[in-house]
Amino acid sequence: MQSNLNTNTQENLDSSFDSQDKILAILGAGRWGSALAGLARYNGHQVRLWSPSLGNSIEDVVADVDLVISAISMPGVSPTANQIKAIGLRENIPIVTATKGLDTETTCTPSQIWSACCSDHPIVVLSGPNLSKEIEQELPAATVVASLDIDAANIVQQVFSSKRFRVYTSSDPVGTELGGTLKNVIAIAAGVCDGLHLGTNAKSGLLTRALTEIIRIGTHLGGQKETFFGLSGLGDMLATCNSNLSRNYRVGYGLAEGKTLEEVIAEIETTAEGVNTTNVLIEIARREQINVPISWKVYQLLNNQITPQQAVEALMERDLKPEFYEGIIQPKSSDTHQP
Ligand SMILES: NC(=O)c1ccc[n+]([C@@H]2O[C@H](COP(=O)([O-])OP(=O)(O)OC[C@H]3O[C@@H](n4cnc5c(N)ncnc54)[C@H](O)[C@@H]3O)[C@@H](O)[C@H]2O)c1
Ligand SMILES: O=P(O)(O)OC[C@H](O)CO
Repeated sequence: MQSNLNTNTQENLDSSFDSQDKILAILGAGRWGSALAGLARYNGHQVRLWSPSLGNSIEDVVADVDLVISAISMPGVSPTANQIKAIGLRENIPIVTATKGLDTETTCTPSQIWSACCSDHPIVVLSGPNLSKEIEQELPAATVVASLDIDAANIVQQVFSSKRFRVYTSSDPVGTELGGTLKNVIAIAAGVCDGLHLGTNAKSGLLTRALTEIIRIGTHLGGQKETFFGLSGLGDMLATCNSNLSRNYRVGYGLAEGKTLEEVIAEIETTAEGVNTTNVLIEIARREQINVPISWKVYQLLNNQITPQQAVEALMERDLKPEFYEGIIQPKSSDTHQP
């Protein structure tokens, strides 16, 4: 395994990945776990998939692996991390988390849960504009692997990098994770915007102000500002807010068409994390007094408190202010609380 990627060309990178020297356990065999398995196998690695629906033993799957990757949807993260804690892993092997959500009970991010359960292992966040269907179609994509342990991030970069998947490293796991998580809330808003046919000006205004909102929350929670302008922030927001391959976007679009949340979720079948994330985000915003006007309207919409049209009107009629301001303005109760 090469240790310094910066000196590698793409050709020698590709050839270094021919070796079948890594055994990976991928926890979660849904859309994303399966797509990640495909990327790892493409690089010659052995992959063992686990999920409750496969009915196999998690203990057998993680035995003696070189890397554990979690692509479990949010409700399963805490129970699975606790199972892994009880089983124990080979010393020092990295754990990669690719889940984009927030824990309902604790409001923690997936990497915070994995860190608490497996504190002896380096935790690496993998996040970026990665719609699984496009990756399965072998279309090119880029992502970020972020860790406080940069050696671990380098290992994960090498494991997944190929001519069809370009992997960057980062030392900001919290910012990388929050970009991918918070944009799901905005993808619901973007789906509403397109479902109501509000036009290109409205969508551009929405996404630009949403990025400001993501940065406000994300930096408050410990992420670095520049991370939110990167692949895992702006990059993932662009992918998710502009594609009907995104399930979160489809939630918003369906609501704008007059469907109920239950109907939309039933149509999507797989995970749309943004619904739960919105509820947890509003809990955090209330607790921390963070101004989140767009997320607040998404919350009200998901909780049947307003219609899509009322959400648009309310956002347009808010108090006037400068585009940029320093720090956090004390939120009005109407932006984070039930008016
Ligand atoms: N699909 C994508 O394009 C994509 C891309 C990047 C990140 N993600 C993120 O990856 C995560 C999974 O998404 P997905 O698309 O694979 O969803 P999915 O619904 O297709 O699969 C979810 C997986 O989690 C497992 N799971 C659910 N509850 C569990 C529990 N209580 N215990 C153990 N396992 C449980 C399921 O068995 C399944 O294997 C989400 O957080 C999503 O935001 C998805
Ligand atoms: O289908 P979504 O909305 O969960 O989006 C999937 C990924 O997060 C895109 O990067």
